Amino acid sequence: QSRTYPPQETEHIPSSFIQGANNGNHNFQDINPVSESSAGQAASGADSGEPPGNHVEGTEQGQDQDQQEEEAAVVKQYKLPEGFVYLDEVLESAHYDIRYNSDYNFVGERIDGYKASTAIMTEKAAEALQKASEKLAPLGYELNIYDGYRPAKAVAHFIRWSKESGDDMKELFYPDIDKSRLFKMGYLSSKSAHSRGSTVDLSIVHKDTGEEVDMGSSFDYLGERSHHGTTLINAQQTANRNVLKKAMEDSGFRSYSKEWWHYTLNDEPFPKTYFDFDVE
Ligand SMILES: C[C@@H](N)C(=O)N[C@H](C)C(=O)O
Ligand SMILES: [Zn+2]
Repeated sequence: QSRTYPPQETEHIPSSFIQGANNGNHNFQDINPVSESSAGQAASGADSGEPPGNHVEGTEQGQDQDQQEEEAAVVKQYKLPEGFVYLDEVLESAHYDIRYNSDYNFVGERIDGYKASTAIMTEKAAEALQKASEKLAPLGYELNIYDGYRPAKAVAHFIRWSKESGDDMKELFYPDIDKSRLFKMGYLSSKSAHSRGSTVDLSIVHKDTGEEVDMGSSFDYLGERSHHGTTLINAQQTANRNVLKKAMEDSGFRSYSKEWWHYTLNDEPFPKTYFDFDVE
């Protein structure tokens, strides 16, 4: 829990939240106490019966993840940097499948900096997501959030992993690409927009059943099938991606050509700041 970071890139952000600060250790809880009542409220909100993940139903990995998520109820006791919120405090109705807080992701282990299955974003991005959600509801869809704010230390974990040997998750997540090339090819970013707090990885699920909408490739499938405009998927799958894309673009986000699930708020509040506080 100690935070050792960084140079002040913006005036009003406590340096302990930003990547690379060197002005001493801080205990997050000590410097940012939250009243017991708000912590309690947040905790009950987080534990409000979201399905424990609809990704790989019926598979061993899916069951393991579901189990982990059930065991780790989110207790939101940390005060976030100004301008950040827990997404479920703004986004009224959504599903959460926070893969980087589990071992069901392309690395195959929990990612550094993730300590809870919750999503944090800037308030501005969260409000824009709520707008997207309102556009999708009448069409029968709800948002499914895979990742929001991503600490810089998580990105460092991805970088480390890409240089190591071992390919446990290759078949599922990057079957056609050597992992050492994922950064060069644009599937991973060494300075990720996610660390600025206004980028989200998400999909949509059918509101009535909670089932995932078929997007033609799964979240974090790193390859051509996940590109917008690919001819490797069928017309229905393209149409499904476009439902999400239109709702997101109409709500102020821009898409990313290589990953159908990745959206960044156009008018982001911290366009040059890469944060490094934990997701907890
Ligand atoms: C890894 C994937 N979920 C992602 O977010 N990729 C972009 C390019 C990033 O690393 O920022
Ligand atoms: Zn992303």
